[in-house]
Amino acid sequence: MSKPVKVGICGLGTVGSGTFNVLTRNAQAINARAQGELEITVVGARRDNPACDLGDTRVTRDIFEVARDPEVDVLVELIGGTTVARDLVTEALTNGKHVVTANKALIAEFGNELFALAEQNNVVIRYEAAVAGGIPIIKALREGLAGNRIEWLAGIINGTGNFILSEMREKGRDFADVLAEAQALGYAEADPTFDVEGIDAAHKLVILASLAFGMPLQFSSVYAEGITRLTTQDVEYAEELGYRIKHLGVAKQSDEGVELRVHPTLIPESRLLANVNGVKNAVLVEGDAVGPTLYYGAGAGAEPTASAVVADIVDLARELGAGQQCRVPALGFATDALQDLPIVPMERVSTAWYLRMEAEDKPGVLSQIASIFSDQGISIEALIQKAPAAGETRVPLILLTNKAVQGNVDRAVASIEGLDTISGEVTRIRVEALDG
Ligand SMILES: NC(=O)c1ccc[n+]([C@@H]2O[C@H](COP(=O)([O-])OP(=O)(O)OC[C@H]3O[C@@H](n4cnc5c(N)ncnc54)[C@H](O)[C@@H]3O)[C@@H](O)[C@H]2O)c1
Ligand SMILES: N[C@@H](CCO)C(=O)O
Ligand code: NA
Repeated sequence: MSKPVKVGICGLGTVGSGTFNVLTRNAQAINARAQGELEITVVGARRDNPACDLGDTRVTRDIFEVARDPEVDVLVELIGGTTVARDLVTEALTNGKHVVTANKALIAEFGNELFALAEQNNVVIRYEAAVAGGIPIIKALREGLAGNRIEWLAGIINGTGNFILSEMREKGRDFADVLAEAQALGYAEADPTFDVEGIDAAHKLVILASLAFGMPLQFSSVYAEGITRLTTQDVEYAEELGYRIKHLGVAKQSDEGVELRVHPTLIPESRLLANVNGVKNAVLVEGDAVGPTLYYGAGAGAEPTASAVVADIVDLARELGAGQQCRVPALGFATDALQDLPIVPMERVSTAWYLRMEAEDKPGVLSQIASIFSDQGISIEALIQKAPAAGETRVPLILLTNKAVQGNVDRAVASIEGLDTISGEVTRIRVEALDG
């Protein structure tokens, strides 16, 4: 038996306590898989957490002590954020410790520098829990799909947002009320605007794109739109047209470059992704050799996330036990093979569109709108015109377009909003068929 691999856990919140509990409860199977003993040598926490019983585990209130502890082989960063966490991880790497983290903000924004620092110090950073919680999507992209050119991927990668959308659709619940429940369940980020404004999904998408296409992390290039402006009305109209609205992250590679975008999306209701509900996440990956593959599971929560954290620790323990390190590069591609691929500007991105507007209920309006679309080369796929409410002269008009580049849709919408027969702004949501 090799000597125990010594683990220091920093942060004892939702994921920290979940990780402690899973490592302790499943120690026997975990050690058998790791081919050696995993020992929790120290826990760095501001305070105890009633969700876990630390027993006689050593505890320090200063997490930097863990990064300096000569006993510790692997530092597990579960405090979150990009300030103290960045300093902590930097210190751990500099001191020759491997790092496991669930922190997507840290990886998306500072991964390039941290991976380089890890390489210089001959240690590794593992971050499976950072994307789609317990789903082993990073391992799938980095290892299982290594034979493919990845064409595109699309995923529901924020559990809180999907939980909110599902509860609103299925139970007609109020947005703020469901968000509060997601926070109580430990799904949400410390700042929940990260969840509902698409920032958390953007952090995850940029990580997935780098793994898929072999490029350095480019967080500032992601287009991110959240779910806060979605209305139950749009959810219902989408259903009438045979679609569900999901918050998707999409990364696509074409001759023009890479599309990186996070936004609410209409998906045909027959697609598997349209039926992923609650805190579940799912990522659809299209490889040129394998075709489509789909990964599904819990995207947030204490133990689902801990499942991924522990898998990374086991992976590291196996490598340490075998006397090797850095078996798999941080982004799956050799560092010197990473390429700065161009990002396709949003006005060049082509999708189909759902558009809703309030129109005067009088002859000629539809033909005005049709001619604006035709001027921009956009064809209309479906149209619903609702009856006016009692005493109303305006009617909701809902259109589905065929695929069109966003620049043309922007121009068409601006012209439509300029018509005196249309009141207010046109609501616009992208549509993805997800069929290749
Ligand atoms: N909650 C989830 O479902 C989930 C899923 C995947 C990834 N993550 C990520 O995991 C990380 C942790 O998330 P969480 O939900 O467990 O958050 P949390 O707020 O429940 O836990 C963070 C803990 O770190 C502690 N902490 C913060 N700064 C500290 C410091 N300087 N010294 C000591 N302790 C400190 C806090 O007191 C808290 O107990 C984040 O990066 C988050 O994005 C969370
Ligand atoms: N807040 C995140 C946690 C998992 O990364 C979510 O809801 O998906
Ligand atoms: Na994961």
